[in-house]
Amino acid sequence: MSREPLLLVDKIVKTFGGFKALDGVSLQVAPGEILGLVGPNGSGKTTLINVISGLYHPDGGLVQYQGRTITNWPMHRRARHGINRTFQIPKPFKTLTVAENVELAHHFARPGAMTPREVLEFTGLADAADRLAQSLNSSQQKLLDLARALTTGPELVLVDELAAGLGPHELHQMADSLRHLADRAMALIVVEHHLGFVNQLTDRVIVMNAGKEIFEGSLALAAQDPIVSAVYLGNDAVDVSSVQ
Ligand SMILES: Nc1ncnc2c1ncn2[C@@H]1O[C@H](COP(=O)(O)OP(=O)(O)OP(=O)(O)O)[C@@H](O)[C@H]1O
Repeated sequence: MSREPLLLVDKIVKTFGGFKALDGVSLQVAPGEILGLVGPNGSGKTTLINVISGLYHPDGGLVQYQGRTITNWPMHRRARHGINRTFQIPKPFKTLTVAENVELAHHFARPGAMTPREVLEFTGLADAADRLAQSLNSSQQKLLDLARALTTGPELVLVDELAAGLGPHELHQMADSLRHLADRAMALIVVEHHLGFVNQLTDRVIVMNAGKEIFEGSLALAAQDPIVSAVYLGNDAVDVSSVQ
């Protein structure tokens, strides 16, 4: 990587009891770069996001951000320094409106952050601003989660499975929007099962399996890789040629 990394993850190990969910994972992300993190169920993608965001502390390895070691920093300190995330299962304040949820998150905004109004427009939730969060469907709740993350003004956003439930047109729009964020120097790590969506976003993916990185490169090359194919055997998810 020619650019100075924004994030460096080195040989991360995370165990639950005797089980190694992450077994020596390393990666780097540059400012404004989109990295796709893919792999079968249980391969460790969300656990890695949890380690990078500070929800989990690893049992081994190092996390560096902007050149500083943050391995054991709590989540809120990372957020103050520009790392934010979405969750696979969002937990908005259900009895507040969409706008109120975003405004609350905006209290923690860094200088230059997008305003609540801007992120609501950006995520397509402006028309739902006055609805209670509990009335949103699951993909709208994911968009609200993204809006809340974006309004804090992050430099690195960890996006955990945003595509589920979005239609083809919405997916296309979302991919466009996320690429715009990257154009504005925001880096993204996108955990995703929807490989067509990943393919629209970036040509750099890491494929994980059983807590390890098994491939790094483009999805097109991943689809030709015998180890990746074996992992996805019987699953047409690696057929990126058919996705738009
Ligand atoms: N808090 C936890 N306690 C015990 N085991 C856990 C915990 N979190 C994750 N694991 C286990 O670690 C492994 C990796 O899980 P993880 O959720 O990171 O996988 P994933 O690749 O994100 O899967 P998916 O695509 O299904 O979300 C799984 O076997 C999971 O059961």
